[in-house]
Amino acid sequence: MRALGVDDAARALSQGAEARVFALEFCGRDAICKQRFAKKYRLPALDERLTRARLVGEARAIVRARKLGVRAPMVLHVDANEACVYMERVAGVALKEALRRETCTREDIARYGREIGEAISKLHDGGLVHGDLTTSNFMVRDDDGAVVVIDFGLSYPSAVPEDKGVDLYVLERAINAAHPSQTELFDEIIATYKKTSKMWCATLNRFAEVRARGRKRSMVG
Ligand SMILES: Nc1ncnc2c1ncn2[C@@H]1O[C@H](COP(=O)(O)OP(=O)(O)OP(=O)(O)O)[C@@H](O)[C@H]1O
Repeated sequence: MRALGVDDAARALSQGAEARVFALEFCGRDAICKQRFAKKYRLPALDERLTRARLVGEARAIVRARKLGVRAPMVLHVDANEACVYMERVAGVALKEALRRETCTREDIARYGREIGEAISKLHDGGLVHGDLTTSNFMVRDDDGAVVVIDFGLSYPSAVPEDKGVDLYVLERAINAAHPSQTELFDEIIATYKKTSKMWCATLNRFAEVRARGRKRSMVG
């Protein structure tokens, strides 16, 4: 079954471990469809339940993030039968790519850092953990250069400082691995988080602990 208004000329954008993403038109607007696939090793009934829970969970997280004032794509439609979520298509590039461009200036990096720090602080203060913060999961919009948060597939509600600390730690690791010469990006994210989050103290204390545990683990091997 196909949802009403879906253009047949869908173009594949990405294929991950859990889902594939198509660019298409949905009710006359530029959209994407993120479709989760069945996991053959799971019992079909269990697989269907889990897939549906993830699908609905992702759509809910995006709606919640937008209500918190975070720039994220608008959800257009959820088709539980096809395990698809349709959302507004962001015209832009992944932050990962924007940071690698020769035209990327220190001012750009500082602005990305401020926008990301503010977005994460809004999510965390609103009780939402993103769960997969990497430079592939932020997009830089073509028209105004604004940073948009995508991929809420691993997001979950939490008010626990440890969960928020881990969220930040995952991002720090991702930035250090993919952009080792642009560490000022994460410094700016943390400085902004500290300025804007009401609960910065508990989260950043936890973040420091998570980071120390991570260091110890990597020294031990
Ligand atoms: N709203 C959107 N607008 C434009 N492109 C998008 C949008 N959502 C996703 N994409 C594109 O599809 C890619 C994969 O999307 P997403 O990260 O949500 O799926 P995923 O299967 O979880 O990916 P991965 O397994 O790589 O984490 C993104 O990196 C981006 O290029």
